[in-house]
Amino acid sequence: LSTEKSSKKKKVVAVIGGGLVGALNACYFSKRGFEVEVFEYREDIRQAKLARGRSINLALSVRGRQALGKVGMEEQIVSKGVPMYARMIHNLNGKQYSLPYGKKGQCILSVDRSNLNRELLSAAETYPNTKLNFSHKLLDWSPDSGTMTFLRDDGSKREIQADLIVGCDGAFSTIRKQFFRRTRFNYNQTYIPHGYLELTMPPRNGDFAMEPSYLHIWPRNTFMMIALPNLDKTFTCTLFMPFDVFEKITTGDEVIKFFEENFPDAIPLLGVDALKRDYFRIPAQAMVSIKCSPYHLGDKCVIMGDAAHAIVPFYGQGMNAGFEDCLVFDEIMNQFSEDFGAVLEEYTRIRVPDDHAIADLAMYNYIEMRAHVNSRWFIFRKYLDDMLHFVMPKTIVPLYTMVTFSRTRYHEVVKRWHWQDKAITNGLWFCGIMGLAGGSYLLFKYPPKIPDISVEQLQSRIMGLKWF
Ligand SMILES: Cc1cc2nc3c(=O)[nH]c(=O)nc-3n(C[C@H](O)[C@H](O)[C@H](O)COP(=O)(O)OP(=O)(O)OC[C@H]3O[C@@H](n4cnc5c(N)ncnc54)[C@H](O)[C@@H]3O)c2cc1C
Ligand SMILES: COc1ccc2c(c1)CN(c1nc(C(=O)N(C)c3cc(Cl)c(F)cc3C(=O)O)c(Cl)s1)C2
Repeated sequence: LSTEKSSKKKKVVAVIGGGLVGALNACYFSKRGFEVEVFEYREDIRQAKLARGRSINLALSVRGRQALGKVGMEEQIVSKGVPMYARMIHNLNGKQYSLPYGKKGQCILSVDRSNLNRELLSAAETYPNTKLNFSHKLLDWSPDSGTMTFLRDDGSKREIQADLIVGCDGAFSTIRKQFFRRTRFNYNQTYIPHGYLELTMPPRNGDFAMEPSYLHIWPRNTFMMIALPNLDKTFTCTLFMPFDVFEKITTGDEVIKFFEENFPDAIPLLGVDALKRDYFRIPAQAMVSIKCSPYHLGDKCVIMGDAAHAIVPFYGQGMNAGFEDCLVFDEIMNQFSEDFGAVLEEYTRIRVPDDHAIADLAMYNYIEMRAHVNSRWFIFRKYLDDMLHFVMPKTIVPLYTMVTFSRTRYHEVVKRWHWQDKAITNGLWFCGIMGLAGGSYLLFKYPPKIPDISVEQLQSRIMGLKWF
């Protein structure tokens, strides 16, 4: 009798989108031994001889690092990141204040977006069961048949089937479009009135133009600029402003005038001519916040990263949350022994509250910073948070610490933050009332010596101002 080995053919997983989350997800599924096909609209960015133009960078923190670690990529990526141990707040008068992120050694990393994407794609490609298909644009797909239709750069079309479709095709996801046909699919999106523009701050005398191990911030209420360092000793500055302000600045001189009023210390570092040129190179980009649920369709399709939750960048968490999506999904795959129906349902149940929470936190921080965060307020709040944390380390943990330096589930961070806020407010009320009670008790117990003079004498002294 031939003992035919039941050749259990591994299932095919199609990852749509070869961006940061898609490339990392490909590593996760490949590591599990699935047949993985990645379909990316753009050409292979590792081949494109992009002139080493501006490098766009991102803040990588604990959640993203742990997700990279699970597929053995953490060290490789961290080694090419620039550590930022503190914020450097730039005052309007040019004074700078540094605010550490935490205990000694605690830092976030500034990583180059394109390099990160390239390294993750190459890591996915090292798995023999993984194929990367570039210049493949997903036109549409059918939830009934699971068939996906791709347009290739020679204009030809290609139909593909898979056992699992993982939509990592970003904020304007094509995969997500089919979710709208499903009953009870919830979706909302908000464009904020601010846009962003990236400027490059070149090295000065061959070295960083500012202190490199910091996330530099110029908080100016409705405006804000931040700068993250790059390995090539440049800084990528991101300017956040309302679109109607961007639209009012139409000439180089108006740019300089605006910077003289709001970011005077940055002008010599950016360079007047470079600033006038770079400012108009590309128009300000929009920022959108997208929340939706569920994240899956049956046992066939799941969306992750910006395709599931595009968030405003005011916590530096979008990529970190997307990377954490991959990690959480992988943990659930273990729990449910890769039974896609059970895994996808559990993934939505677990992950939707967390990704919605970080979307809300990022939007809250945007509104707070736009409303009343200038340098003084920013510094005061951080000192208050850190002082309370020092006094009651187990009770009060700063919000940014829970978001950026822990893997506390985002929705639990929000719950804890509300609880802490109530505790601090009650605590301040308690101190106030105790102070009042204590004061009145002391006044009662040790009444101040009132000179025994008549009312008339007192009046004449007040009138005559004879205070001796
Ligand atoms: C100004 C700014 C600053 C930010 N700073 C930070 C930060 O400091 N830290 C942080 O963690 N996050 C940050 N983010 C968020 C971060 O950039 C995103 O969360 C992250 O890029 C999401 O990755 P993704 O792979 O889900 O989506 P994307 O990076 O958008 O990748 C989607 C991929 O899918 C491809 N694609 C799209 N449609 C199709 C299609 N139809 N067919 C085939 N392929 C398709 C695209 O070409 C792309 O490669 C920032 C965002 C902005 C805007
Ligand atoms: C590349 O483009 C971008 C754009 C925005 C960000 C980043 C990279 C990285 N970002 C980080 N934000 C935090 C944070 O928790 N908070 C509350 C902050 C929020 C703002 Cl808006 C800020 F300016 C400083 C802090 C701060 O605390 O330093 C980190 Cl921690 S990292 C925001």
